[in-house]
Amino acid sequence: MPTTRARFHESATLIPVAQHLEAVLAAVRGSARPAGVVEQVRLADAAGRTLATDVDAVLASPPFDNAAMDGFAVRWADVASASPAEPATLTVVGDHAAGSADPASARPLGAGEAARIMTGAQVPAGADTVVPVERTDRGEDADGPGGVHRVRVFSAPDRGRHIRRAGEDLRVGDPLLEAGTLLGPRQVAGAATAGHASLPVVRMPRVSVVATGSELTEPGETLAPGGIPDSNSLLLAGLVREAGCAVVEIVRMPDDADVLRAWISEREPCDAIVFTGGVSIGAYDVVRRVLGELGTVDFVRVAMQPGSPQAFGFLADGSAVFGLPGNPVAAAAAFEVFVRPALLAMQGRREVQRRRVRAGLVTGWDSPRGRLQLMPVSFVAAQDADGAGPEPLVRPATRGGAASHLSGGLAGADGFAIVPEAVERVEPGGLVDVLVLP
Ligand SMILES: Nc1nc2c(c(=O)[nH]1)N[C@H]1C(S)=C(S)[C@@H](COP(=O)(O)OP(=O)(O)OC[C@H]3O[C@@H](n4cnc5c(N)ncnc54)[C@H](O)[C@@H]3O)O[C@H]1N2
Ligand code: MOO
Repeated sequence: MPTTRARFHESATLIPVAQHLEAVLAAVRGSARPAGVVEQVRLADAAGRTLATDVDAVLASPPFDNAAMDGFAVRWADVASASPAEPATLTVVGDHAAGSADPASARPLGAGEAARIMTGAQVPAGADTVVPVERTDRGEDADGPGGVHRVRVFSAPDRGRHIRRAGEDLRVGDPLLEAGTLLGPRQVAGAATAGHASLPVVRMPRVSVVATGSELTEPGETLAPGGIPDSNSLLLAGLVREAGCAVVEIVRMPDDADVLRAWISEREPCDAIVFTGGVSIGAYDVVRRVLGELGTVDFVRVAMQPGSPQAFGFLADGSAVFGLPGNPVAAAAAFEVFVRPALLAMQGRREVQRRRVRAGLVTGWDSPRGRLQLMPVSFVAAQDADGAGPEPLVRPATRGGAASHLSGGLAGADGFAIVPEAVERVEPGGLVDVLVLP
């Protein structure tokens, strides 16, 4: 059994990004938690959650035939030949607003009869067409003998027009949403339309974030010599939440193996822990030392830049462990490439990758041979660039390219440009795939 140190050195051959990702995804999917745990939540609380099972419509949409225009429900045959010179005159026997039907017109419309109707109101039986109010005298000028209410129709729409048919959007039993879908406002609204009050969702993964480093200081506090603000705790906790997980603990600790050991034994139960810092081969890299002792967490180098040193494995209670580099851009990139997909896979999410777009380059840059490069980029408004093509345009977001300490520049990034392993330089006017950040 090789020691962790030995394994780390053995893996000095860089593991391809796709291979490491596949291994991580297979491991978290195999651990089967928490994707198997289903909770029923009210629609108002469902946005941001992952749907646990397929959901069908239990109510038709629209639930009944209703008017698409404000006007008059008619029998088309009565108005077919109407013209401004020879309007069709109909007796108005009802008045239908959305949500309330006039009881006077509960019976079907008879020949020569019309009912005033508003958009969304149920079309009375017998009517087959709605005449928009603009094609009538609004029923205001044509009261007939004995106060009979009448409307004059000046032209007929096509037969059947301006009626939204029951079930034309959804019929009862139609598939609505697939298991593994991220629920957002549109999905929740669709579920409401389809007759649901609540939805089955996957239990949120519970995730702790641990930043190690004796230099780490509370943001805004005066820095001791050698100190820096801890930005990764905020970065990673925010990204964890954005990935649909609950943050259990956010811990900042010095490079002290005993402190880390104590935390591991006393921590709150969780599904995953995201460490940052201390995964490289420095003398004080405690994450590597302490987790390496366990024998269940592997330390590897992945063929990417930034974000090469990576740890992944499990603690004895089954919590997944991700060890990300301390360099902030490396941590952000590695989160996108490995941790976020894994956290989404834990939720049974169908799509675990962020959206990618093809973008044109405003400037060129070098990329390390044999490594997938993730360059923080920002979108450039087309009017600010010459020779713009149909694709969006990007330029590096930081002053120093993909260097992994440029945390300030990362704040201006809209995404990571993905430069393939085999490419050593990208040129202005070329195209790259950009992983788009929210
Ligand atoms: N001799 C070698 N040195 C290094 C190698 C190597 O292969 N051989 N790899 C380099 C690469 S690449 C990276 S990435 C880093 C990863 O190092 P660690 O994960 O051990 O991170 P630290 O040493 O703890 O910190 C690196 C850097 O990041 C800053 N940092 C750490 N935590 C935070 C935080 N929470 N917020 C903001 N900034 C943080 C820290 O101060 C350091 O500047 O190793 C290279 N070295
Ligand atoms: O992999 Mo490190 O992230 O290049 O700085």
